[in-house]
Amino acid sequence: MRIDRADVIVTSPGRNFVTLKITTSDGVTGFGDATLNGRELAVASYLRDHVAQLLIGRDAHRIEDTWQYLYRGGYWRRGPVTMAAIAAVDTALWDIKAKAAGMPLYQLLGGESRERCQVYGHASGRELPELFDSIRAHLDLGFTAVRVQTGVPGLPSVYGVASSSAAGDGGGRYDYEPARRSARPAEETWDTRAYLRHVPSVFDAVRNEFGPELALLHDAHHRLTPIQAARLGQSLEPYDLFWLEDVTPAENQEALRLVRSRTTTPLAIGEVFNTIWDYQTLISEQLIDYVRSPVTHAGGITGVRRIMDYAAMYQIKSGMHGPTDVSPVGMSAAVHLGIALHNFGIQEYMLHDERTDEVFGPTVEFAGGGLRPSQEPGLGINFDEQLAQKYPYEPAYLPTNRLLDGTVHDW
Ligand SMILES: O=NC(=O)[C@@H](O)[C@H](O)[C@H](O)CO
Ligand SMILES: [Co+2]
Repeated sequence: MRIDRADVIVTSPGRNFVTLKITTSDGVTGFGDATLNGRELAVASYLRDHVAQLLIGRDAHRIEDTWQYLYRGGYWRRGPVTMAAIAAVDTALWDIKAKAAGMPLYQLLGGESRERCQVYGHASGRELPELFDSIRAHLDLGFTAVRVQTGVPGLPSVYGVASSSAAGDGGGRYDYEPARRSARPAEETWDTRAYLRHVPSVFDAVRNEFGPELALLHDAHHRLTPIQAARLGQSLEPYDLFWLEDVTPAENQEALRLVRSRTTTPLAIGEVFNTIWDYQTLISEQLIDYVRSPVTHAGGITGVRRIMDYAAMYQIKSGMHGPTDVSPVGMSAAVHLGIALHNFGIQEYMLHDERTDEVFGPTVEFAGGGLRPSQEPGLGINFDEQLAQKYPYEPAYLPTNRLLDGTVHDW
């Protein structure tokens, strides 16, 4: 089965997505998600201008060889653009192989290891009443785990909190779209001390209101120093979090040693990481409990499965990133892999814009607090290319962040 075509489709139904469509000589097509929020066109060009022609004529069944050919043949190793491009090719080839075999992709990955993949939703609120409403709305939708993000006194806007501006034209939706359509990134302000003073009281109130069972997650979004992260982890221990995410930038993986030695709050890291090497110390020294990389950003099914098999040796589980900027193609791939992995942990699940679902088709089934993959052969993608053309790309950026004194800070 030869690869005849590799088409890159950039569409923006609710937000920008980059999708790779591979067509074989047998007429079988496969889809891959190549969306990199705020840098989408870089991946589109990497695929369209440098990779597509290398795929033509290759045997579509040679997934591992193609992965290694693109990874080692690219010479310049690793990084979000390269690994998102490789992920899209890998995912599309897995889609093709499963379609050719006439079975849902997860059957090729070892079959189901559980009924469904438990998910967590994004509950948020500038103040407690709004936050409680958002948590209740997620419970009504059937979520059994929620990420809790809240405003910080004195700060006009904070990451993860839906507000009329941040939520795009949805306005106050339960899930907010972090990338805003604009010619330049929005600038936000940050005050770590105000945040550290405030967050424990929010979780105290949430536990008092919703009880001890509900799985609560929180994302510190790379903003703390290791000692501040250790303090936050300790201060949240009474509230028994499912995980505390991205507590501190982890390019220097050793930075997590200090945090890990001072708190038992479980740690999740890695949505901005894209290869197994980004996790080598984090995993081998058990500095984390959950691996956040999704199929879309870490070299596809092949790349993430390799990371998760390594993580399994250290009893570390998956916690794949699943925001609105992972497309329904990427979400479908994550759930096909997630339902097969023995060391699956939890899956992030933001609700996509309804225009997104119209273009990509429903690719996962949400019920009982979890997701099941499509039972169609392959990934189960019904991509409407005509409708996709109705939504041209629009420049959109993730915000940038500055401390009160104007110093640039992690957003
Ligand atoms: O845990 N989820 C997150 O941190 C996301 O909201 C990320 O900021 C965006 O997906 C980046 O594009
Ligand atoms: Co995050």
